[in-house]
Amino acid sequence: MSLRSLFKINTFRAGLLVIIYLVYSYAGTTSAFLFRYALNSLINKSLSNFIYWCIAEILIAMVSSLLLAYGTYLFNKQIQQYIHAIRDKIIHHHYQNNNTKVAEIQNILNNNMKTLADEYAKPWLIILSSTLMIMMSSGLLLSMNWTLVVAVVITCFIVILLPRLTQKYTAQATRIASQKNAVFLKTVADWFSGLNVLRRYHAINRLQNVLNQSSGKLADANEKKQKALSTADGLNGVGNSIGQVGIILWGGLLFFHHQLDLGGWLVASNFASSIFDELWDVIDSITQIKATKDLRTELHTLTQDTETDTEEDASPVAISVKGLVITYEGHQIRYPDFTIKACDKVLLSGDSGTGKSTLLKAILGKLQPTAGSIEYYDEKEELIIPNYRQIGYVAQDGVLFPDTIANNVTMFQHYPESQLNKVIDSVELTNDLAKFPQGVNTTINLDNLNVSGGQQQKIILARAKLKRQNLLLLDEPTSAIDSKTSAKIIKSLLASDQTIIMIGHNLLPEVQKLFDYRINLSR
Ligand SMILES: Nc1ncnc2c1ncn2[C@@H]1O[C@H](COP(=O)(O)OP(=O)(O)OP(=O)(O)O)[C@@H](O)[C@H]1O
Repeated sequence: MSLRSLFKINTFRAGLLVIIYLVYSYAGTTSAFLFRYALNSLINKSLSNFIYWCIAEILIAMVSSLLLAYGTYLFNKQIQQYIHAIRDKIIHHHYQNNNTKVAEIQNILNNNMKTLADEYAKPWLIILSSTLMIMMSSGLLLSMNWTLVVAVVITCFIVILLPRLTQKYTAQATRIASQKNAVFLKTVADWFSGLNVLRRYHAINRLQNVLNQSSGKLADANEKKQKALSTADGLNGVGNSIGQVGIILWGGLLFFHHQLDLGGWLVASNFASSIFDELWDVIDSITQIKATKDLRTELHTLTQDTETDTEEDASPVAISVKGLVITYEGHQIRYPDFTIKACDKVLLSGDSGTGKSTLLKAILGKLQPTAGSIEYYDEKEELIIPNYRQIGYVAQDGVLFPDTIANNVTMFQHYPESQLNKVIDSVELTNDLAKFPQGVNTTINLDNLNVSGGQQQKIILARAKLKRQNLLLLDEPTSAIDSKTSAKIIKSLLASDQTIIMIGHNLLPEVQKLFDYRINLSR
């Protein structure tokens, strides 16, 4: 997150931008400078000269305006390309690291990107354009009377020192506002995902209370951020006013000592005024850029390359659990010791809350043991450090994507049609698909779900079967499917040579018998 990376995203465009802004500021200041000659022509009652200078001024001002419009357009293009590249890296980062909440990702990709564009990238453009304007205006002031430049420099120091008093305060307020915004978005995501349930139980009051509280804190943080920025603005404004009046006074003194004509005095006052306005903009932009420091550091971490996929090896086929303890906020779950060998088909049972799902999550590396260990072995029965992504997993609440049923099964990989149909058949989905006009090419509508709970489970099971990983963990994979169909699906699942650990409730006795053995958890 640096000016250099913003520049480097398209070096040619960035170079062109600098040239455009150089010409724009030169044209802008020259146009303003010509006012001196127009005014002096007026004082000397020379109409033709007056019209000549006015036309010259207008033409140059028009060129300057057109250049500004084009420059702004180009700069926005540069920012969008820059933001796009950062978003891409952040998405990659979150793809590699699965421990971030959706609301946090939303906040980073949306709100934080907007902050980066508005409060980091755009201020750099203001700094470029204002610095050029200050340099051009100072040059023209120098051509009139060097003491004017000295007076401007002295007052500039006052203007520069004042904002330093508020920098830390604004940086902290901006960071807190961003954190509160993340909390607010998470609250909205958490509570609105269960909106239908809240409606069913008439829990509007609870929803309102929670959102009001979070929204109140966000409003408070935004108010404090605005207060900090306004205080900084106010201090900058005080310095600016001192500067402007000082130059008018100094120019007037030069006029009375016949060192400046009337046109020169007016133009000098205007230049001084514009120098202070531009300087104010520069300082304001620097304050904004510095206030985004924490955000940029955070984004910098997120855009660094992280672990890469190591799909090739480390695929476990067997596990051994010893002295395993998992702790949730002081609540401990102790597991018996057991070993699951390659190709074993294991039914994991036990009362509700005994830790079945927790065990699968621990095997998947999503939860770290407080004590004990889970050891993983490969096909050669050698101890390995597993690649957790090589373990197949069907969760209780499997995820579907707003794409076709076929793509939800293949997960966007290419498989022969016959293989896809076979797997669809093995999870008893063929008859369900016959009811959809577009069959396997039906797009799943997540907003208004067009597949039943049982069909969802079948699609997710087909996905796991097609991927065919050596070790497959299934968390009540057929809970929404009738017991007869469920029996057929489980029978087909267990016919593979994979190692399978399946959590199951209320399975028919003949289905239970299909497993090699059962691990029963108790409290
Ligand atoms: N994220 C969590 N934070 C705190 N406690 C949790 C968390 N997840 C589970 N627990 C607790 O751990 C215990 C085991 O939960 P787990 O979901 O593993 O049980 P289970 O045997 O799979 O239950 P069920 O058959 O009802 O699905 C429960 O008491 C549960 O409340």
